[in-house]
Amino acid sequence: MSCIGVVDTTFARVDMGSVAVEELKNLLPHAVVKRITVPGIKNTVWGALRLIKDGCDAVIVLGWVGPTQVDKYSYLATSIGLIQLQIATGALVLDVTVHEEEGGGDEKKLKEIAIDRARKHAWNLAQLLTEGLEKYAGKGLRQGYPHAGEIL
Ligand SMILES: Cc1nc2c(=O)[nH]c(=O)nc-2n(C[C@H](O)[C@H](O)[C@H](O)CO)c1C
Repeated sequence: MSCIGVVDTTFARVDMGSVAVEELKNLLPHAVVKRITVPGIKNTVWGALRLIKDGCDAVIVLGWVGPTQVDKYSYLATSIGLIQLQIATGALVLDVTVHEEEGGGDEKKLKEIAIDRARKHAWNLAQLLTEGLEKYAGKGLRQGYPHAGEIL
């Protein structure tokens, strides 16, 4: 039975971890889903490594990136860490982020973006681990927003 990891943060302003866990359990009812919540984005590399060492083949990391320059640098450092983690372990790490300014100041819209992104990337992860995504190639799929669609 495969193990899928979910890492999220207390820094996030929307509980994306619960959305991803629920979606993964629905899509992959036979998989074990393990979750670790860490304080902030830079701690997610440790969380993902722990889940991989604990037997997970793939991990979805749900990060919330604040609006300031130091937040963006924190994300860049994290993202490089998550790429290195994939190279070092061979496990798939899906690096999913919501940037606080995406809502344009509208918190309701920001929450909708975060929930949609977490749910659709959980679907991406489930699909990657089962049938693959080949039949969706070039379809303009978007996470957090409506799909853009293929240009015909
Ligand atoms: C500046 C900063 N920005 C973010 C952010 O945008 N998103 C986030 O999730 N966490 C942030 N943090 C917290 C760090 O990632 C980390 O939790 C602390 O530095 C403790 O190691 C920090 C310190």
